[in-house]
Amino acid sequence: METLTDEILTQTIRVRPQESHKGTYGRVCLIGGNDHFGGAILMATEASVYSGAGLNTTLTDPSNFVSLHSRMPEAMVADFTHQDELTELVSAANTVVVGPGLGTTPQSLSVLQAVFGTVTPKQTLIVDGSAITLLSEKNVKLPQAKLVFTPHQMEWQRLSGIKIADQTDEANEVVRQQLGGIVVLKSHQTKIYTPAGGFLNKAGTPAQATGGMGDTLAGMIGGFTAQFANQTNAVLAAVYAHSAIADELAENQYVVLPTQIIHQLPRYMHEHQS
Ligand SMILES: NC(=O)C1=CN([C@@H]2O[C@H](COP(=O)(O)OP(=O)(O)OC[C@H]3O[C@@H](n4cnc5c(N)ncnc54)[C@H](OP(=O)(O)O)[C@@H]3O)[C@@H](O)[C@H]2O)[C@@H](O)CC1
Ligand SMILES: Nc1ncnc2c1ncn2[C@@H]1O[C@H](COP(=O)(O)OP(=O)(O)O)[C@@H](O)[C@H]1O
Ligand SMILES: [Mg+2]
Repeated sequence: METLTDEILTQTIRVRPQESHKGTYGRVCLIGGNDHFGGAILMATEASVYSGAGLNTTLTDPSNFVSLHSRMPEAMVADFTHQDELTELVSAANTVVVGPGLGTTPQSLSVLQAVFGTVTPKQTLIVDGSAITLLSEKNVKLPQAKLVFTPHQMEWQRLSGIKIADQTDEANEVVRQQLGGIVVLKSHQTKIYTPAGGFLNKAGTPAQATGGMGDTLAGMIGGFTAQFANQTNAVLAAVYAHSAIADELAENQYVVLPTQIIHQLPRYMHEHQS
């Protein structure tokens, strides 16, 4: 298993060409945030916007519209229960992020089914949080897409059937192959299983152990995969940057908040472009 270093950043984060516009930098559609977990989709959206994705649209519960708009006027919003709008907005995206704060109610399930029923093989689909739990527990068919799963260890236990204590690289890789795509198995040392092999992220700090940290990572992976052509490198660079920024902040802080990492992204990406 290869250990990630900051080389993955310069291999991935490109100096922006002069001749470009917002469409050059990808369209991300994020789906999640029920009436209880609005913060999760707010953080995911903010992370995608601050990663530099050209256009960001969030499909969520209407109770989150005002808070989302007031924090991030850059993002567009729509009601995730409006099937026609969902189909149109998901179809228009390069990258789709589903799950942060989606919940596991019957409504959450029907939103997930609508998203899975719309995504096409050309799109990158990041499956996070509640979407992983729903996928594990309900009869939902995964779509053909460039799949990226971002479970923490318990979500991976639910999805893979492998108990946390038994989550070895060999066992995890077998299930990754069955699922297809990339698995970002989050823990204090996140491992990324890809068709090109496994990667270990030694960056990161217990100062990150706070709610919303994974929602933020899902949004960053959305923003990176929408902009940077090599999808595996985009995922690896997002995982590394998320932890490395936290390490920087933790030099002077007891706890690092997800939104603090987000706000460092434009500066950090500027320093690591090539
Ligand atoms: N502000 C918001 O709106 C927020 C909304 N959120 C949204 O909530 C939804 C549910 O997501 P969730 O992760 O909170 O709950 P769940 O899937 O039940 O997992 C927790 C269980 O797993 C266990 N566990 C074992 N190993 C673990 C590990 N390495 N990392 C983490 N957990 C580990 C853990 O063990 P314990 O803590 O009991 O020791 C516990 O039993 C999801 O949509 C998410 O996006 C959150 O992001 C918070 C902020
Ligand atoms: N002790 C730790 N050291 C390093 N990273 C951590 C630690 N605890 C949590 N993290 C990171 O924080 C994130 C937590 O993700 P997740 O559990 O999905 O959070 P949430 O769903 O609350 O947003 C992951 O990226 C994980 O690697
Ligand atoms: Mg999570």
